[in-house]
Amino acid sequence: MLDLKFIRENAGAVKHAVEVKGVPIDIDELLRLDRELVDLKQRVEAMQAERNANAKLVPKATPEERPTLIQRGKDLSEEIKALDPALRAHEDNLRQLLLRVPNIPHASVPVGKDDNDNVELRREGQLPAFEFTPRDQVDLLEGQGWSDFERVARVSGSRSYLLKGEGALLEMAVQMFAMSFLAGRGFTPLSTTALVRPETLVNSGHFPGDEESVYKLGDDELMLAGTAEVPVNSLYAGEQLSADQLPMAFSAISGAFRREAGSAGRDVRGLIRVHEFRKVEQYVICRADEQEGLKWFETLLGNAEAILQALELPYRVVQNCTGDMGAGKVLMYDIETWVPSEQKYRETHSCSYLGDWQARRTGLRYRDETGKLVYAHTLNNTGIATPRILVPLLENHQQADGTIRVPEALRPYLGGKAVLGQP
Ligand SMILES: Nc1ncnc2c1ncn2[C@@H]1O[C@H](COS(=O)(=O)NC(=O)[C@@H](N)CO)[C@@H](O)[C@H]1O
Repeated sequence: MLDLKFIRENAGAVKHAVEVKGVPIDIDELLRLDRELVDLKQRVEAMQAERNANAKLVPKATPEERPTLIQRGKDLSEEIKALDPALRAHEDNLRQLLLRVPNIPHASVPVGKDDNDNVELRREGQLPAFEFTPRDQVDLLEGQGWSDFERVARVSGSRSYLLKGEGALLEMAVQMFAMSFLAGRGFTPLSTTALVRPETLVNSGHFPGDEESVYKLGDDELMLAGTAEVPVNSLYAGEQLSADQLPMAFSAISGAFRREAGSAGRDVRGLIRVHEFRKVEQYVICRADEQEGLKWFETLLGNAEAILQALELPYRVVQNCTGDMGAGKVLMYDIETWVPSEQKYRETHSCSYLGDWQARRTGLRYRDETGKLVYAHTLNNTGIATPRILVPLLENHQQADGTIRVPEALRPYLGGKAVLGQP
């Protein structure tokens, strides 16, 4: 959410963001509502001032004048009360619109419509050259008896998964590696729930807009978040932090639930796109300073790249264009990891800087050095998301006999094993 004062004074820049991000909102309508609300509030304040002035006259009035003055006071109170519903309705309409106003993209963001217009920044790591016909993720998993997609589909329907034996241990090893790696870089480990109150999804910016992606628990006032970004963003909602409490850097592991309503037919095989997965999320709350925010952006990106390098996986970094970055982002890079069976890089990480757009809707503020209350800046990036990352991991490290070579960094989490599976 942007500051209303900023929108009034920078309507052109906000309209440009609306256009290049393809957000369906009418800024002129918002500004008209804003002016109407200001007028209404001024009318009420004038009436309250008149009522107060009138009330002061009563004690000094003569017995003849008093009844008229008292009646005048009552009439004014009635008129003010009668305006209350209109005032509330106006404030609510304006807030609903404000929640949809997109953030201003950083000057470096390429203008574009969708992910086809994202810009590749660089590639890292050597693509594998196999002396044998490589298998895809499903063949590798089923060949080792590490999954049973048919059986779990009977229990949970499509886009479900179940890992067995060393396949299950590999998933947990990757999670532990990422959590330990980030703890080693000073990130506070969190293990958090995905069960959240609806307002936390408004705070994070997922609502309004992403309602169809979220599982709602009918009988309870709770929903299942698609990323630990949601609960962590609201941990300090409404609080006034002190400057010395910032920056806060978390690595939060949680379940992540997504309906994938818009993904019909895509990635229906295997581990790429499932309804429930587990993610280690990097989340930072820092001071309201763009230079510091951009430094943290590089740090979060660097952490994810270091994790992929430790897993010995080739990847590329792309900058998301305005049409593929979402309303709240100032800056966003995806990391895409090489999937041999698709001969394509597939998104495995998503790094975002949101300025104070998320903090404003979350009520996340701190008292800066001058004692002023300001909204913090927030950032997030994937640390690792399983089981998706297992697809490039298994496929890039497969051996001719269908076993999997374990990257050095993972061995301590797998009892020192250098190879998983049976030939
Ligand atoms: N349906 C899914 N199944 C498996 N993995 C998924 C699914 N949706 C997303 N992911 C993984 O989660 C990562 C982050 O998801 S994201 O929506 O792009 N971004 C976020 O959630 C941010 N909070 C940064 O993590 C993706 O890059 C991908 O690796």
